[in-house]
Amino acid sequence: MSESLPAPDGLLASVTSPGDLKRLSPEQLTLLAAEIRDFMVAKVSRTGGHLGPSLGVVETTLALHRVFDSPRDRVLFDTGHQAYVHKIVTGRQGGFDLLRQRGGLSGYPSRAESEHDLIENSHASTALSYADGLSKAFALRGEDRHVVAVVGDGALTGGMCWEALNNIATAKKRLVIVVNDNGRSYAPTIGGLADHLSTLRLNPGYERVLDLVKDALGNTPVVGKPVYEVLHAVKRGIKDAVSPQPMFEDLGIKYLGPVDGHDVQAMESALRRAKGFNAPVIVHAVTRKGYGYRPAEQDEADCLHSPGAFDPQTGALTAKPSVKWTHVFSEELIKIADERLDVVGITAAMGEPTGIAELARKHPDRVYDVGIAEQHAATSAAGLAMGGLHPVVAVYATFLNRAFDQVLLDVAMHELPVTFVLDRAGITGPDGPSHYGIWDMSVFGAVPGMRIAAPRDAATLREELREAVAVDDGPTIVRFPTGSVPAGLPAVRRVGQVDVLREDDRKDVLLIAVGSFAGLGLDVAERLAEQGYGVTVVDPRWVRPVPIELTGLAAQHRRVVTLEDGIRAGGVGDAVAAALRDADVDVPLRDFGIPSGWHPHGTRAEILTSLGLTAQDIARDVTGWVSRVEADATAPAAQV
Ligand SMILES: Cc1ncc(C[n+]2csc(CCOP(=O)(O)OP(=O)(O)O)c2C)c(N)n1
Ligand SMILES: CC(=O)[C@@H](O)[C@H](O)COP(=O)(O)O
Ligand SMILES: [Mg+2]
Repeated sequence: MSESLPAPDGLLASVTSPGDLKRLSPEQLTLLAAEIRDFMVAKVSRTGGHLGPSLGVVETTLALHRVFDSPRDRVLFDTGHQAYVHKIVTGRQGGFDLLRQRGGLSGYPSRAESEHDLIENSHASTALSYADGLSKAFALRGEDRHVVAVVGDGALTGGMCWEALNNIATAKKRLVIVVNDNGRSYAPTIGGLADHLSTLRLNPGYERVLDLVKDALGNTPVVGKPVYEVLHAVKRGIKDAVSPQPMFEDLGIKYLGPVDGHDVQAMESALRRAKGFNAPVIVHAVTRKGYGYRPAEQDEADCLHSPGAFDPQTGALTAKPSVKWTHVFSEELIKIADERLDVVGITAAMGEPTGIAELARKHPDRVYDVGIAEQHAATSAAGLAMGGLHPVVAVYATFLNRAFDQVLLDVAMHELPVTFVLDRAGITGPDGPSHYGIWDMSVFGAVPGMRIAAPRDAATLREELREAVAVDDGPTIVRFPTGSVPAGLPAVRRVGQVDVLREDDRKDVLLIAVGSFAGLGLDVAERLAEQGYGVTVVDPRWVRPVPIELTGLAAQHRRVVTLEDGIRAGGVGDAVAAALRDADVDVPLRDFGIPSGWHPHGTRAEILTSLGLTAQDIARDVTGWVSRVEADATAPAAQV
């Protein structure tokens, strides 16, 4: 980190658009890079965010915006978590005080924020597919525009990237792919591709050697064909001699590199050459995650990939430690694995954030990191189950969306015992709409044979995780939200598998509170009780299939209310309503949940409040609903 924060009138203040970069000298660019790093450390230390990834692409991003003309040329960022520098040089420095906060700057590219932004999806491995399509569109429309896609080595472990590369090679459209190779996802990137990249990384760029030879031969009088053939033979020989054949070239995609991704001039030179190719070309940028800020460089876990607020001097997190849902899961999984040798763990490049890394430390031969490859994770888990094991696949809820077909057909249709543990289920907050884990109970609730558990506290998480890995004839899901686990919510009794958390003999309302919304349900019940309603609150624990006991309990009450931290469409509320219809239980039902939609970033509490999912709002809506239902019940039948 440079000695001091940039002077208010430093270079950084003078950069309000990419055009401002083009007039800077190499010395000024070096100073600007340092100012950008100081700026990001200062801002992100207060807001939290993707510091490590963005520190690693400062020079690369500066070079990109000096060589290409955004937004005429389109610069795409895979995952988008490394786009802070892009935002800083495209006029958004002022927004960083509210980074990832409600009403403030998104942590990812945002079309609403800037004409320079395009991909808003924070899911990895999509940029090359976008780029394939965009480059074809520009070509077909005859538009003289470049497409540049920045993709990390981690994202390259995602299958979509290889589907895209396969097409890009065939399409042969003008397209520059910058592989931002820092050797890491969170942890060091796994797999054969990572090994290939490190082989390339560790060898002198044959391009550089080739240039030397060309220079040496350069003064040879041009005598046409013979010189060409000599040069071509030399080039082939150099490729074979000084560096392994980049597999990309075998695919038909030109490869330039490795290039020092922290050398603006070197990156510019490579990008200008790449820009001149009228065909797909990969620029292999070798970078360091967290570069230029020692606490990030030295953070062995994940190079300050996505820290909360921290002390800028030391990098130490400032949040008070608390027991997270993830910790409870991780501890219980290790206990289970100690008892059950058939239990194995799978992570999609997120061992630490999902807690699977703890299991790996204790049982390294029973944990598989498959890279950012959730589809493969699901079907590989099916294979593990076919082989007599019980895999536990731990992913963030939002990321399992892309593996729906694999869960449906490769796992469930084969009735295989695979447990998917979905962390960050429900509204998460700072990462915004593409990270909200709100789809799983609806989408995977439709999977035949799928059983879904939604624990309400640590005790039920432990219990339901054990129940899930005890299932041997089909898939299970255990889903829980981000953040700290709440205080225990004991049941007063259990009806079948349904926990009764509160009951009232008047039986005015049966309130079915799903998982992390159990506490909210109890608060709503208290508010309704103050208005004279007798409310029973139950936690179904297993929400799909709908527990049969719920229909019996509903039949004993005048009304039913459901609360869930997931979308209403096809959610638990809909499923309970269908179960009541099937059981001929004619009781009015009102379901509360997340409306389908793209809800903005903010804190989890802010987003839930904005959706009316507070005890006060729900109680008010329930009383209004009850009045309407009763009025309808006494009104004469409408004349049709
Ligand atoms: C489909 C999907 N799975 C998991 C993640 C979580 N995630 C965010 S960034 C990241 C690592 C990305 O590594 P890389 O592409 O190398 O970028 P770097 O952070 O190194 O710049 C992961 C796994 C995600 N965003 N998308
Ligand atoms: C970009 C990405 O997908 C992850 O880095 C994610 O932002 C992490 O989320 P948590 O901070 O909830 O672990
Ligand atoms: Mg990486």
